[in-house]
Amino acid sequence: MTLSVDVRKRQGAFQLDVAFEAPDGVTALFGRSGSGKTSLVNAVAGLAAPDNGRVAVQGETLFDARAGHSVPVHARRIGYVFQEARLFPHLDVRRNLLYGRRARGLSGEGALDHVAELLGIAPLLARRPGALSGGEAQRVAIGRALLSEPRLLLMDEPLAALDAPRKNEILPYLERLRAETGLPILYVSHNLSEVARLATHIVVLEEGRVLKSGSAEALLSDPSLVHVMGLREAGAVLTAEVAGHEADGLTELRISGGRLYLPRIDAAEGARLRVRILAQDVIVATERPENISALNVLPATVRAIRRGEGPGVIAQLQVGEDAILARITQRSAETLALSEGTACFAVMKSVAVSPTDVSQGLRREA
Ligand SMILES: Nc1ncnc2c1ncn2[C@@H]1O[C@H](COP(=O)(O)OP(=O)(O)OP(=O)(O)O)[C@@H](O)[C@H]1O
Repeated sequence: MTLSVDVRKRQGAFQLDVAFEAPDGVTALFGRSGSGKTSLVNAVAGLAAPDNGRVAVQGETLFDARAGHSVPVHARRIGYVFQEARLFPHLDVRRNLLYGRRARGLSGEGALDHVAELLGIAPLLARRPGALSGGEAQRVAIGRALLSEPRLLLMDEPLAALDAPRKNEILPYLERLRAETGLPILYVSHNLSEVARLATHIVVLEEGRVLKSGSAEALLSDPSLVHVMGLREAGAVLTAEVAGHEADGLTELRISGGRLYLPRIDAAEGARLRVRILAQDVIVATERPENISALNVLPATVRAIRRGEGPGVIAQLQVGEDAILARITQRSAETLALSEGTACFAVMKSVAVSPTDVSQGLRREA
């Protein structure tokens, strides 16, 4: 495993007790405010020493309490991106980018050109941070972290300070980063749409402990986590391939359980995507509906039904090899006699999926 974390630390009344293993790619740390995300990131970075445990990245032990071993912060080769860009105001973008590199004694304009291109910041190199938008500044901060050639990138709510358009401007660059560099990233966020877009692996924290850890596909379609994800935000992701673009503005996707028609997605035929389908946008029918405006009607099987406290239930549906969630009323579940194994159809409007719910640049193994 790329990332192996097992740490315990007491902070006042709060006890952090977290263990998980994560593969290559983006590992999202997801949890409510105060669940211990930042404390965990600080322990990995070496900014706060755990009372106990072990941290290893790509086979190298950075911290081992029992062995009395702790690699100092500056020697951990970890890049850190915070909520605010924290650029040096008196240095232009080029010198900000090279700062971490110089500190590590690395040279090379070639690397700078590559990172500037990757993050779309080449036209900004001569500017001072004061002349950058929030989104541009954050891309520079990511570039600066990358240029220090870290073996792990820690990103603590890197988009939280940005408005929605600025967030949407950066997300494609983070997708490129995930696809092109293969650098392991520990990504803290309490924004589920961001997590669904970027994460290959998710660790859900609750009160300082790991509630669950697993692949993004498995966790986002787990009905037992809906209370943490939030009812309105809960939704699974489907892996898809672009089958073609149609003249009326729709894109046809192949998924393991059939075809999906969505508003045009700007991706080449054959491209692999991940599409987030919110639980509240899925209708369940026990017969194939006819004469209905929704374009997506997929054969499915009920895998689980989970009751909440209110009038709703969450149904987990198997669609081909994937699982999706449907949020319906208990009354509907009873009327349709839904239970584990019931054959049904998952019905979804095309327009329910917005472009920001589509993740691009997936690696084959992701
Ligand atoms: N130095 C400290 N001393 C005592 N308690 C602390 C200290 N640092 C953090 N805590 C407590 O530890 C808990 C976890 O905090 P942490 O910042 O890790 O949570 P978080 O999940 O990152 O929250 P947020 O999303 O709000 O940033 C909180 O209850 C916090 O009050």
